[in-house]
Order: sequence, then C-alpha cells, then structure tokens
Amino acid sequence: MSIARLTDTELSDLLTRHPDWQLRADGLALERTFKFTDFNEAFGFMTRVALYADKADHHPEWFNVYNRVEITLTTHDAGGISGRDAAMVEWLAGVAA
Ligand SMILES: C[C@H](O)[C@H](O)[C@H]1CNC2=NC(N)=NC(=O)C2=N1
Repeated sequence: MSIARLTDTELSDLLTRHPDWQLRADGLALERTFKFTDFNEAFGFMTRVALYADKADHHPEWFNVYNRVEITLTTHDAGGISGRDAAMVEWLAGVAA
C-alpha cells in the first residue's frame, strides 16, 4: 500500500518543532541518537518503542550499543518520510527527553 510523503513545508515544520532530529543526507529519512545512563535504560526505551511500533504497524530502523540508541525513521511504503514518521517523532518526544 502506498502512502503520501510529507511535503517540504510539513517536513521543515516538523524539524523546526523537533530540532533534535536530523534529515538524512538523501532527504528520505529522519535520524536521532538517544543516550541513556546504561544498557538497562536503553533497552527499556527500546521495549516501549517496539510496542508502539507494532501497534502502529510502523517500525523504526535502529542500532544499539550499550547506552546509545540510534533511530532512523522512514516509510518504506512511501519511499521517504510520511505522516507515520511524523507521528512517531511526536510520540518519541514524550517518551525520551
Ligand atoms: C505490511 C505492513 O503493514 C508494512 O510492511 C508496514 C510495516 N512497518 C513499516 N515500517 C516502516 N518503517 N515503513 C513501512 O512502510 C512499514 N510498513
């Protein structure tokens, strides 16, 4: 199923409201690194994200080393950044500072 990509305006509004996210060089994904005190905290965060992701049927690409979680958001069904990524950015803002 195909889903619409965010317009340039929607994307720049999102990045203005969430400056901790960066546009990937190719413009097709959003990236942010989360840091925690230790692996336990990082993995607890990943567990919460995993539950959200499965419920929303929208799954992040991520990489974890000890207390660091790098998240990449993109929508495969859109070939870029969609409202589903924006929704996850908004949700994540309330989960991790
Ligand atoms: C069939 C299933 O709904 C799709 O493959 C979902 C699952 N999770 C997904 N996650 C992401 N990041 N992008 C998608 O397009 C996507 N599509």
